[in-house]
Amino acid sequence: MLDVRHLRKVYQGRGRDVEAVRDLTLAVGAGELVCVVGPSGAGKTTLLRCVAGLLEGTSGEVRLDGRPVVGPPPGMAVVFQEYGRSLFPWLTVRQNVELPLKEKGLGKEDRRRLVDEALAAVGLAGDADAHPWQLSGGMQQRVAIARAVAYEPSVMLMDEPFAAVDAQTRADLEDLVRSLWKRLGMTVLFVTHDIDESVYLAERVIVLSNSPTEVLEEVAVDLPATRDQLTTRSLPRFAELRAHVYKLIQQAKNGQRPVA
Ligand SMILES: Nc1ncnc2c1ncn2[C@@H]1O[C@H](COP(=O)(O)OP(=O)(O)OP(=O)(O)O)[C@@H](O)[C@H]1O
Repeated sequence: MLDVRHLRKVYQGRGRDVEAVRDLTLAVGAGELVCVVGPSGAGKTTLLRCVAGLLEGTSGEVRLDGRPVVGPPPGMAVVFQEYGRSLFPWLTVRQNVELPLKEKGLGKEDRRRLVDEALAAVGLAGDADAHPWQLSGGMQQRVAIARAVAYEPSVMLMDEPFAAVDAQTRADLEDLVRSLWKRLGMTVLFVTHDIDESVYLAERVIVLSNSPTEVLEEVAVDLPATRDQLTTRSLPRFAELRAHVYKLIQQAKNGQRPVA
């Protein structure tokens, strides 16, 4: 579904070039939920922006469904951390969620149905007529997720989407993402700096080296498909996987590179 091959990204600044991503190759299968973790500044956001077609790689390629990504591809939705800035304050919740559907050219009936379904799925059915600034941070982030889901994307990219919400809301939103992923069969690429979150959410965790970035290791998460915050996080296997990813991140921070 999603293929990143030998992606390299060098930011060119005045008198200073930053090689953010050196040689990144990874693949995400259709309907897979994959988390990307790595040390701060490892190039996670850069990777996601290249995949989203918002940033051009210096070399290498990104393919979606076999086609090179050269701009924001149709069928892809992105949820960023800065939800406050991604919602239009002068539009209601319903209008915010509906906007991409209008751009998609959907008729009024379909738009209403999709918006209602998405808002119900994120538990905001009663808040359709509120404005984003009347909602809490966690609720605003759910609006951003509803907007992405209503679009019925085949691929959803999420860049540290829960970094700014409290722990309880974060747990609820993690469960929401897994249930929507299962129900809609989307392919999800989820960037996080939270090791526990990556193990709890993913079927596979991709650990990046520090910058200039390469894939340090891919960890298969062999936890039961049905997960819940209490049971799953208390499993001995969860603790093992968490410890393993933690160790990898420590190695990455210490400059360890993948074995050639
Ligand atoms: N527009 C830019 N111009 C120059 N350098 C940049 C730019 N954006 C990012 N970088 C550099 O590229 C590297 C990777 O940044 P990026 O934001 O992709 O990392 P990240 O893994 O998402 O970081 P974090 O976990 O802290 O959010 C960093 O060294 C950063 O300073």
